[in-house]
Amino acid sequence: MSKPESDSKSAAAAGEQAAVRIDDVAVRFRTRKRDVTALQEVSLDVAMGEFVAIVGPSGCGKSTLLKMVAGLLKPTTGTVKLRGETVDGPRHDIGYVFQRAALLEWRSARRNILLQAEMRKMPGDRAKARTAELIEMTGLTGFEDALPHELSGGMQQRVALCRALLHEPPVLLMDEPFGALDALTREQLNVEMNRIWRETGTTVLLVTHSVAEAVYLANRVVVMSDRPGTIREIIDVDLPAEREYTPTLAKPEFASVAARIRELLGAGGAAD
Ligand SMILES: Nc1ncnc2c1ncn2[C@@H]1O[C@H](COP(=O)(O)OP(=O)(O)OP(=O)(O)O)[C@@H](O)[C@H]1O
Repeated sequence: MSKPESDSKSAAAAGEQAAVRIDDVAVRFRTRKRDVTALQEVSLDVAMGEFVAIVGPSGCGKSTLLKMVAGLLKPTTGTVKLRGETVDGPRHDIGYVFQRAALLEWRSARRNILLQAEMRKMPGDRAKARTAELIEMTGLTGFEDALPHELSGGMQQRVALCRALLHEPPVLLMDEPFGALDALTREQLNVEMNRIWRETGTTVLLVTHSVAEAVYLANRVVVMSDRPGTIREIIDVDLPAEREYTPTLAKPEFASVAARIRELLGAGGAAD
């Protein structure tokens, strides 16, 4: 079940190009008041189409890791590659979903999704067709013209997800995307996320505080240490890609992976 950091399943070992390759990265923030080492000696290969969840104590550098992959932040040392290309500035071939949907209040659900197309100057016909597809895929049919305040929190996150997927990014970064939702809506979105990941074939890096969410969704779970964030262990989740919610949670493999993660995180770790 458990694997050390240099994982035998890595894309490098298989001779394939990794979707994401993080090689011996450290990130240090220097402010006037203090120096913070957010990440240290972090190496991780994510294969194309893989779903990797990242869990770890608060402040251990999980968001920093995603920002680095997106090219929003440069590592102090080490390198990050996306599909073989060194990341040295903001990347356009990713999708990013945050904890808060951050929708434009004056635009309908559809027009919030289309914002992505406008920013990227995507051809109108393609953008409209893709928007319609995503609205159906995420169960937003009938709410296309609703304004954000007319949508529930779960629906707003679905809109944010559609916006992140509009340009068919090969890599989707998700930073606590379901953290602000109630437990039932979160479960429902987890089920939808599993289906969307299978249907789109996109590579996903998900930061979450929920052990259950991580194990239910991921092929591998990266468990990080307290700051400075290092990778403590990478755990394989040997469950089929298609996962019914309740039966999956009842499986012995689910329980043993979740228990190992909780053990690594210790008492002060993830919330559930
Ligand atoms: N721009 C910045 N300038 C200075 N310090 C920063 C900056 N960004 C992050 N940090 C620091 O780096 C560390 C890691 O932050 P990060 O947000 O990546 O943690 P996290 O694991 O995502 O936390 P949480 O789970 O609470 O969201 C923290 O100590 C934080 O204060």
